[in-house]
Amino acid sequence: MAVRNVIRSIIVETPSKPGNLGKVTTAIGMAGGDIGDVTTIKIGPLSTVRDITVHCESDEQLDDVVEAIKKLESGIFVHAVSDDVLRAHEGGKIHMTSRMDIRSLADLRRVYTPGVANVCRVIQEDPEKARYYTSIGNSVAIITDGTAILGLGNIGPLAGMPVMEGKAALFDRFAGISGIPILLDTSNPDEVVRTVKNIYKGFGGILLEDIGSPHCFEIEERLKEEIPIPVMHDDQHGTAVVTLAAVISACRSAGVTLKEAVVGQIGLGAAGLAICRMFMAYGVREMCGVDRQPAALDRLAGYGGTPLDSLEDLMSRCNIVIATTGVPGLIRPEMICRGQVILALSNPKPEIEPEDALKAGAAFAADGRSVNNVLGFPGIFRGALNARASQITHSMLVAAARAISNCTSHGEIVPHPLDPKVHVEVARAVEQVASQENPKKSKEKVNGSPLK
Ligand SMILES: NC(=O)c1ccc[n+]([C@@H]2O[C@H](COP(=O)([O-])OP(=O)(O)OC[C@H]3O[C@@H](n4cnc5c(N)ncnc54)[C@H](O)[C@@H]3O)[C@@H](O)[C@H]2O)c1
Ligand SMILES: O=C(O)C[C@H](O)C(=O)O
Ligand SMILES: [Mg+2]
Repeated sequence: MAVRNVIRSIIVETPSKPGNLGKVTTAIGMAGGDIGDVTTIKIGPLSTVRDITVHCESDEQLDDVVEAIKKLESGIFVHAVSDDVLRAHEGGKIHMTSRMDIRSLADLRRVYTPGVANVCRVIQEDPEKARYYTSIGNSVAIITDGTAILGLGNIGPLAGMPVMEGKAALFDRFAGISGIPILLDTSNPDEVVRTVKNIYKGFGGILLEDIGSPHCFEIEERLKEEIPIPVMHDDQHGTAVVTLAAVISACRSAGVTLKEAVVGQIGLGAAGLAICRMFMAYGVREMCGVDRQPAALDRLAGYGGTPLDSLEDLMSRCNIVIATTGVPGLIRPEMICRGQVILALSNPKPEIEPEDALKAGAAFAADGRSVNNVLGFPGIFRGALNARASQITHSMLVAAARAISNCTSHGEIVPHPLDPKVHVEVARAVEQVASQENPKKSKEKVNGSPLK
């Protein structure tokens, strides 16, 4: 099915006579547009104004749709074409709210001073109590320097804010976690590490997001060593978890043994190198990779992978191909070998559209909208916070990948992200491994944590 990423609201005025809406919808359909919601804004004696949501494959197709409506004439006008997604972002996507009702003076004194002073003293005497008497244990900082926003590249932290707000919205929706975006105006590892070390006490965990490579590697490694709460760079490990889950499911359906397959990774940046490391740790014997940067190839070799000279070589040698380059259309259909598994994971546009890969002979194909780290990070942090883990370990990540794969229906490569079961199962699996790795903390939690 064609991808319809261009979604617009078209405000159309028609004469208030039967048959005019039909003319408009026919014109839209004939020009290739797909109609979503239709809302009547105004019905007058002479004319009616409607807001029609139209999904198109491209800006050119949208232009054709608008032209087709305009050409109808006889009292039919297009008043405006507006972008629903932009409109939905007006005022931002998140908002901090109070969990307490404040209606009386007694409420006020309980929520704030003087009542709150005693709570401060309790925490001063025993800092561990902050876990129970504040939101810290349920809050995760979402930190970016804006250097690798989706596949848009280094567009800066401010322009990356809609992605960070999106992650916060997903944390809330899928795991009941408060995600708090933090935009860093530096990419220098020393400064990033110092800044995060100075603010981590207000959070139960740190999610690093869309920080480019190679500086993301040093930042994450140092933070993991230097602060006592879970730190995870989602583009690395969240992506690796979901990719492993997708490949486990694809291999199960295709009757292929993953450990014996030859896996190729195109793009060895944050996501790509972590995927390679995850697959090699899982037992894949031959992990090949290409990147346009020699230093990235050296890093793969350093971890025991096989750098290759060309994309063509990789495409012809590998049973399973994963791409995270940020370059739309990099994989051409003629490069696909019959029976390959193709995961073209770049957002917002993949290296090859799944339907083109399937047409060219791939056995399974998916893009970064379905194989997306949204399936992993909410549950991974929920599980880690519940267990009061101080780190997110490799075993916790493998447990998350297995949980995602176990929630996948037959014939699918990953579960639907709106299936609440997947997030609950990931959290459960991660919490279980974390509790086994650190039983003392888990026991304390059972004795009184109010965390979800
Ligand atoms: N689906 C998901 O859940 C998911 C998660 C994370 C990242 N991604 C996507 O992966 C892409 C990369 O993200 P990242 O954080 O790893 O960025 P990054 O900048 O760290 O890595 C990109 C790598 O691709 C390499 N590259 C670029 N063009 C290439 C080409 N023509 N041939 C070979 N290598 C090339 C770069 O040298 C770099 O090493 C983005 O588009 C992002 O949206 C998807
Ligand atoms: O957030 C996403 O949709 C995926 C990923 O983190 C990305 O950078 O593309
Ligand atoms: Mg990202």
